[in-house]
Amino acid sequence: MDAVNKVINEDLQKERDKCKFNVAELTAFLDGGDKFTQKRREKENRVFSIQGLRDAVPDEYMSHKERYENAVRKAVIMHQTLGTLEDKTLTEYETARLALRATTSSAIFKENSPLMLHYSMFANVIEGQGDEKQREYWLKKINNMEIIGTYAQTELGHGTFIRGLETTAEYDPKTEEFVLNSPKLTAYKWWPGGLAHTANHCVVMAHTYSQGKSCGIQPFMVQIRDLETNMPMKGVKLGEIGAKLGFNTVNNGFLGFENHRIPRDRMLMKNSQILKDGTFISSPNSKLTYGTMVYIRVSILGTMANTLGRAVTIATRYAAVRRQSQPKPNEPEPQILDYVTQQHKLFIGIASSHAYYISCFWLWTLYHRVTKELAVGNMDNLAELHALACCLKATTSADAAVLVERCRLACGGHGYMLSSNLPQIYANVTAANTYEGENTVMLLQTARALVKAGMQVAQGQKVSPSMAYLADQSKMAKWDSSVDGIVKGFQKVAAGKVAACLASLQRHTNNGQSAEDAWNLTSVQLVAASEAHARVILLSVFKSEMDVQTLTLSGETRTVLFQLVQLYTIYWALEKVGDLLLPTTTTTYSVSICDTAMRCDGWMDETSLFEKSTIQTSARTGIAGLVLSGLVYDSAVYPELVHQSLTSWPLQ
Ligand SMILES: CCCCCCCCCC/C=C\CCCCCCCCCC(=O)SCCNC(=O)CCNC(=O)[C@H](O)C(C)(C)COP(=O)(O)OP(=O)(O)OC[C@H]1O[C@@H](n2cnc3c(N)ncnc32)[C@H](O)[C@@H]1OP(=O)(O)O
Ligand SMILES: Cc1cc2nc3c(=O)[nH]c(=O)nc-3n(C[C@H](O)[C@H](O)[C@H](O)COP(=O)(O)OP(=O)(O)OC[C@H]3O[C@@H](n4cnc5c(N)ncnc54)[C@H](O)[C@@H]3O)c2cc1C
Repeated sequence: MDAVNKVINEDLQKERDKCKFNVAELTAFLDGGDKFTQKRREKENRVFSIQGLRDAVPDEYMSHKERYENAVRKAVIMHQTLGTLEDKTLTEYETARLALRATTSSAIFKENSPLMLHYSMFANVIEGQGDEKQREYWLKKINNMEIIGTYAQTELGHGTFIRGLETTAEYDPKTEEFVLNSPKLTAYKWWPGGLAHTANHCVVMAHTYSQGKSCGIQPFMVQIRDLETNMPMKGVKLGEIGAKLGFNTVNNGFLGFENHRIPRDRMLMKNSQILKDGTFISSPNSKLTYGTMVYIRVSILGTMANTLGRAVTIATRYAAVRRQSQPKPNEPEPQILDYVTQQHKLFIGIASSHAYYISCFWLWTLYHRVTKELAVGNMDNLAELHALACCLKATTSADAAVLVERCRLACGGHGYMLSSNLPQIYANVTAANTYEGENTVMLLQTARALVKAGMQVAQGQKVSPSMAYLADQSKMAKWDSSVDGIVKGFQKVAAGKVAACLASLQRHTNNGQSAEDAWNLTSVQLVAASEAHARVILLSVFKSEMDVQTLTLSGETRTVLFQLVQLYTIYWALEKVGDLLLPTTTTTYSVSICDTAMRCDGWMDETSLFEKSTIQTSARTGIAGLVLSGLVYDSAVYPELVHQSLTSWPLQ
């Protein structure tokens, strides 16, 4: 095996030799500095050198039980190994960035670790929701693996709608205990990772009652299994939910309660409290209980960057070594990478992966700033953080799923083989469209904030920084094909869509619909407005962060990074060319398209992207469309990227 690994395919080597920039420099840039690349490699080398972490038989040939047991075995080794490599000198940001960039877990578990929820949500919910005493007590046990936990929120009856959760926690002041119950089957917790056989504790989100009154949804630390026998505790019912598209080693389970009693101090009391006598002290903001979800939504951007990066690395390498067809007689079959259609499939994956990393680091910084503000009672920026995390989680996970599937298809029949790992990677990314807030629902959350901002703008009020562009009433005199120009175009598109939503909501309420029905009738547009806003953020953050962060890099590395920015921007301009050209279409078009429910009234007159003269010209000649599609082919971005990108990926 080792001998085989040492022989590098000639075509692959040839591509690598053409690289025009310093791969180590780009790698360090993504890791956050040389020091961190070194630390990451140390971690990866250590883990990958452990024989016990290699599967003797490929996962797919094992039974469900064998797969799970194999995953538990590896999770234990991983924990022991990584524990010894922990660096206490790193800041929280550095530790998180290192955790994100290291590829160890994804390399060892094709379908993820049964401890995934322990490390992610369980630890974070104690950090974010526990009071000082609770954090001190539980975090030590969590970090030492004295207890293994998960996060139990979703129920069979309700996933999205948290306020609809049916698990109850009723406070009994006589014994100073909470009594947990699952009144019906739909109240059973359903999905938590590791719950089926692995976890012995979990944080349960339950509808809480004290003194006969509802105290809303609160988090509780609950021991669900005996630490010696691993059998369920009295009044606790547990099991596995069954086979899934992916995540089969995550051990997702169900959980029900029958008069299960826990001490009062098991309610996580950082934000809300129930005193001994049953007095309820409400959180300053009920949404603070949802903080862990915001944290994970931010992390998902980074997870998508990593996961898509792996898929596009596999597919680009394959495209370098695969030869197919004979366009020119008497010449060898070309590498499929030389087909422009193949480049079109793959390079946007490389650009997107970088865009997601950069956006994740940016959002992470905002998350930390807001967390610090919350700690001193300042809630001013919570709504903006939530709106950004929702639409960016949804848009990056949706795009990543499309792009990973494209990578799989780009490998022809071999991409259909499980040995390519592309089907498993797809199963992992598509899951992120659903977990941690189903994507449509997340986009509608951001739409709430956009509609509010749109109304504030109409009243001349100030809005949050990420939505400030909604207030810019200026028109673009002509199409500007620079990255900044395209970003501006996207801002106009998003502003137009928000304005159209407002007009539609208004029209429906004027017609006598309730606010809720007007919202539902407008929801297709609301989702589109929210996605457009996410595009504005992704495009503008990728560009502006690169402007600042690459200043110290060499010219060659900057060049290739800016080619990625350019490619990402142009790709999305072409994908959304209809939106960008919408104001250039004639009134007849708008009427025929819009006569059904809404779709763009208010948009043509109020938020035209171009000045009227430009609109007429382009509508008559279609020049705007041509200019847009010309960008890609004229810019020579593609040929440049072909060979450079092959060696740019730091995992090689
Ligand atoms: C340096 C970079 C480092 C990056 C980190 C690296 C770390 C690496 C480690 C890797 C770690 C993790 C990898 C990923 C692992 C993932 C594994 C996870 C597996 C999956 C787990 C789960 O799925 S758990 C269950 C998740 N469930 C959900 O998400 C449910 C979704 N539903 C909801 O959130 C809510 O029900 C709702 C938002 C949809 C609606 O809530 P509600 O009905 O109560 O609210 P309203 O609609 O009425 O709105 C009321 C107002 O509140 C606002 N709101 C809502 N939510 C929030 C929030 N979270 N924060 C702030 N504000 C919120 C809402 O907008 C309304 O506002 P107004 O309009 O102003 O009234
Ligand atoms: C792999 C995986 C791992 C998971 N791990 C965990 C875990 O560890 N812990 C945990 O607690 N949960 C976990 N979950 C559950 C996950 O969080 C939920 O599946 C998710 O929140 C969606 O809820 P749901 O399944 O009830 O879907 P639903 O909310 O029923 O969604 C179904 C459809 O209805 C639509 N819909 C729902 N509400 C609205 C609305 N208001 N407006 C418009 N459309 C709407 C959605 O867009 C979607 O198309 C996991 C899920 C998966 C897939």
